[in-house]
Amino acid sequence: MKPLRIALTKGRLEESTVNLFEQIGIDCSAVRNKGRKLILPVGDGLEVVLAKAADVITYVEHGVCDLGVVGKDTIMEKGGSFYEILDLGFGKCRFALAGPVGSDFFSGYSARTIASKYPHVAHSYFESKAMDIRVIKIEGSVELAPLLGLSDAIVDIVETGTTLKENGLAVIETISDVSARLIVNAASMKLRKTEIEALTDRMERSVKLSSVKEERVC
Ligand SMILES: Nc1ncnc2c1ncn2[C@@H]1O[C@H](COP(=O)(O)OP(=O)(O)OP(=O)(O)O)[C@@H](O)[C@H]1O
Ligand SMILES: O=P(O)(O)OC[C@H]1O[C@H](OP(=O)(O)OP(=O)(O)O)[C@H](O)[C@@H]1O
Repeated sequence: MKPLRIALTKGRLEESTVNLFEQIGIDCSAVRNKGRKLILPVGDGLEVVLAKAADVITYVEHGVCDLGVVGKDTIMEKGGSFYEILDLGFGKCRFALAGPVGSDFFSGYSARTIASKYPHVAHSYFESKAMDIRVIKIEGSVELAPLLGLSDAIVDIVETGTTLKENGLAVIETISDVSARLIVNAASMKLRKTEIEALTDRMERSVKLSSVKEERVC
């Protein structure tokens, strides 16, 4: 039987995903000592693929990976055809509209300009408010755009709020919560149902346990 292949988002979500796998008893030493390797066999008949967030969705959609771990932000921006089956409870942050401290974004009638790494999310948010806006796509350090006078505000991820604060910006409105999600290819969900359910049940139990521990600490 070929291994179940799971695409993990490299970077911020990687450590927490590997921790979750280890909590459910999967040997991830190959990932821990990966060097520059991108496809890594781990325990329990699983194979890990390390990819950029948007590519995780592409690989799962096309069925070359059975499962994927990706942020809700990427899912909201890119969309696609797959099952989103579990909120993994880590990679927590939020989407927010933010602008210069003291600016009154919603006053006046002129069309506003928004800078964002997430143009689709920005468009949908303002569409729901029936507001006419122009969105300029920025690839990173989006906070620069209003500081440089390119936009009135930004739609971006906020975690601790430090980047906004240190650049004289503040949240105007929270758009939605974001966290890491487990996604599954539609055909794999049918063809490898038993294996996928066995794995996701273990992951779900571990996620629930972690959230109980988190509540106790709080
Ligand atoms: N403070 C944060 N900033 C950005 N993403 C965060 C943050 N906290 C959690 N995340 C989650 O981590 C995921 C991966 O973020 P990461 O910055 O590693 O990759 P990325 O957004 O593709 O950036 P890059 O293009 O720099 O690799 C995001 O898609 C999001 O779901
Ligand atoms: O609220 P905070 O804890 O400060 O985190 C939010 C910042 O982190 C992310 O940027 P990232 O570090 O991924 O760099 P990027 O802007 O180049 O994408 C995000 O785009 C914000 O800039």
